[in-house]
Amino acid sequence: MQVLKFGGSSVATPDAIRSVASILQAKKTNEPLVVVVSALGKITDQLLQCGSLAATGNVTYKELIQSITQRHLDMARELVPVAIQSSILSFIIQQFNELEDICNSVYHLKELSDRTIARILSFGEQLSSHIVSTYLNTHGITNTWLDATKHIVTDSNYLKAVVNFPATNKSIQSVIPKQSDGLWIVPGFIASDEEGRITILGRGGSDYTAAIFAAALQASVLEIWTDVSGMMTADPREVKHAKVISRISYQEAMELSHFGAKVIYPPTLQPAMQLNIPVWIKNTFAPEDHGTIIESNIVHTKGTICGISSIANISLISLEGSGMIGIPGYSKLLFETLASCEINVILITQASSEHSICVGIEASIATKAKKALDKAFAYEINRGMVNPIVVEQDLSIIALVGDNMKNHAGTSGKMFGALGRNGINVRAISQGSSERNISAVIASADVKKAINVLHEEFFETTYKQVNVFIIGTGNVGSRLLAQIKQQQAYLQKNANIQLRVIGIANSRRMLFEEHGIDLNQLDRLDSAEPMDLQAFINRIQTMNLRNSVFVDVTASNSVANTYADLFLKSISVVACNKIACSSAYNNYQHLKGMATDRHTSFLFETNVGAGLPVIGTLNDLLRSGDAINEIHAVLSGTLNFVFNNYDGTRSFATVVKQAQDEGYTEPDPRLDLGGTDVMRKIMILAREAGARLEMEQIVNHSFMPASCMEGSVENFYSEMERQEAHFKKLYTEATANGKKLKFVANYKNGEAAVGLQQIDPQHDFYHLYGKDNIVLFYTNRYKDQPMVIKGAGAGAEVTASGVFADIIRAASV
Ligand SMILES: NC(=O)C1=CN([C@@H]2O[C@H](COP(=O)(O)OP(=O)(O)OC[C@H]3O[C@@H](n4cnc5c(N)ncnc54)[C@H](OP(=O)(O)O)[C@@H]3O)[C@@H](O)[C@H]2O)C=CC1
Ligand SMILES: N[C@@H](CC=O)C(=O)O
Repeated sequence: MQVLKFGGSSVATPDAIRSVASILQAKKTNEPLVVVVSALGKITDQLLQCGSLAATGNVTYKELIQSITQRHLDMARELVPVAIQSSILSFIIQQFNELEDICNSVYHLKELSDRTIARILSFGEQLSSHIVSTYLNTHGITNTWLDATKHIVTDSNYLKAVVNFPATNKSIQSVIPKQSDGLWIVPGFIASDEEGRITILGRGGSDYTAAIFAAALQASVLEIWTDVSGMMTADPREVKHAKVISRISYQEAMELSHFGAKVIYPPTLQPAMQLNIPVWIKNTFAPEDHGTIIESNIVHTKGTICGISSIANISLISLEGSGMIGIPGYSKLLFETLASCEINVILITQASSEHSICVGIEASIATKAKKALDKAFAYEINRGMVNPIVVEQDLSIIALVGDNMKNHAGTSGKMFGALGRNGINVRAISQGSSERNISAVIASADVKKAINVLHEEFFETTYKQVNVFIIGTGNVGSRLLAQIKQQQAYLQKNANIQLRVIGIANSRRMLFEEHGIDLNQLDRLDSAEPMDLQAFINRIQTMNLRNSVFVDVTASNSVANTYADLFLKSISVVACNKIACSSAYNNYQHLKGMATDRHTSFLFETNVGAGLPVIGTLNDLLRSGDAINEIHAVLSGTLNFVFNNYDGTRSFATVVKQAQDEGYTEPDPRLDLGGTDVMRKIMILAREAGARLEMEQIVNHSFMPASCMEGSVENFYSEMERQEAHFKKLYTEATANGKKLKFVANYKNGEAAVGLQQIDPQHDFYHLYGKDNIVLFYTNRYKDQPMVIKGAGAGAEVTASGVFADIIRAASV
């Protein structure tokens, strides 16, 4: 014996009903089959609307009945051969005449009782089951239509009738023999009381009908045919990569369904559950898909959770006050008051301090709840024992569900860690001792992000999505975009990272694409909307995408000033712009602290040595317990290039211009030549090593004539030409001494200095070519021989690759 139920979408159109027929044909079983059908999709709501319109004196119920009639007639005409249509057509017309008579009475009396509603709603299943039965009979699938109202016996609670199981089981067993190969078509949702008055079985009613038949006949399986391929790990409208759960326990199915997975309404499956009859969710439109089997004793081999679910439109009601501590009765009064107002409590939390109790309820009844509770606690409120009830709005509940969470440490840690890293604030938490569900109340605006973050954390075996926003498309920024474009597919395949560039801007334009900008079409930026920095930041925040990373590839002060706002929303920042880290010490510390507090990343490896692993190495030394005692370094790629290439044959200004053209200088090259860039770098290293250093404290032995540093960049170049003798002298003197010129940065005992030095051939800095940098760390462990980091220290390609590495680091947290 098998029982199958086809929901409204499975019988909504002629094609859907043809699919039902194919499914039944493919069954080819010798067992008896009971097929329960719902009303044609959306008909139940329309029937209810007919009743409501009539009851409120709105005569348009007649037009609605007309259109519902037409839909059923059209359906029958398309499915049943013309020659034998007349009987089903006259049945439909007769049924709708009866419906119209009932609605006319409602219209005249302006009265719509529960009994009448049940009667009106019953037409939906009566009609659909007759159409399906007739269609099958006329297409070689012989069946018997069975009137559920004659066999499911209930009390007289018309809209949510309670089944009399002994009477119902007996009646069903008497009409459907266990040993047969018959097929019965049964209308779902409807029953009748002992006086034969129509009743309906409430929410999920057709599932309930099917479960009642399955239990009465001790079916081997109950199949629920619907329009999705089973219960999913998350709502597929929210999570693109949600997967079908192939097996799930009754309890897990209950938890998931309660939290919004509307595939089935498990309480209605209770009769089947009690007899351990497996419930199989199948897709009428993709019958080859496996679907979901709900049964007992499921052993999940993978993962601790089976699904993530949510409920929207929640309000949190808080009862709080020092007068509650240790006094029994507060929660009793709270829950009694809510119950007396028929307010359903969805979630409850109470801290062990007993200082507050917090309940989650449907938002639409929050005002009613507050009014009732303020009244119930008026005495305590007036005496200051508790505060007036606080209602928080615009909230939702998200929940992890899974039998395996039991006895499995770390699930909640993983859950809240992932939410925290994405700046999702948790307002209340609840976990029952069954440990099958961990629920968290969060802002509704964060739900999509939260579900995706959790899905990635617990299920995503394919990839983690990282959403990048880049400001700066110049020398370094353009190379970064080219590297990302080249590497996107590789990252997805080999590192499970789907790196999407969602926003790009320069000082003129900004471009956004929520599903990722096509990096082959970067010229779209030229015609995109005008750049507005605040609007750019607002967009990142309101998009509220998971794993967002902001990348600053400018040298702009105003861009650096936005980091704090980004950290507030737990958005990671990657910067090659040195301004933030070389700003006032308090600001640098504040930003780092914010990033830590918000569990987000603030990465700026390229601030020193471009793509060289200087800051990372320094931090590794510190983390492993070492201490930095001295730093000696050549930190300017530009100056190293200039002094490596200048020998007096070309003017000093020409060599500097070459460094700028090759992309080694700052956007403003005076920062390099004047030593500011090196001061920033040694200060950043000193700060990372623990020193509280400011720019003003660093001694700069500048070699530049003051006149070069006055006025514009143009003036800088022309003045360097005029001062050529000065540069030549520096070169000649060093060469005469058998030495090379290097612009060196030193840090020791909390003091730092930068300046040009003549380096002799034995020195570590002597053999430093091109635009290379070198850093020597003298530490407690590296006392005599320093830790040395050396290599290309400037240039767009290497800097971009350092920024890229930071993005991946931020993404991998
Ligand atoms: N070159 C190197 O070797 C290294 C560079 N860096 C750092 O990289 C950063 C970028 O350098 P580089 O690419 O050479 O500089 P560029 O001048 O080539 O590019 C700067 C980019 O920033 C944009 N920009 C400037 N101000 C703003 C603003 N307020 N709002 C939006 N966009 C802005 C510019 O826009 P627009 O195009 O409209 O002008 C341009 O696209 C600098 O901070 C530098 O210190 C760090 C390590 C090494
Ligand atoms: N202008 C800088 C680039 C890296 O920070 C340099 O020349 O080193």
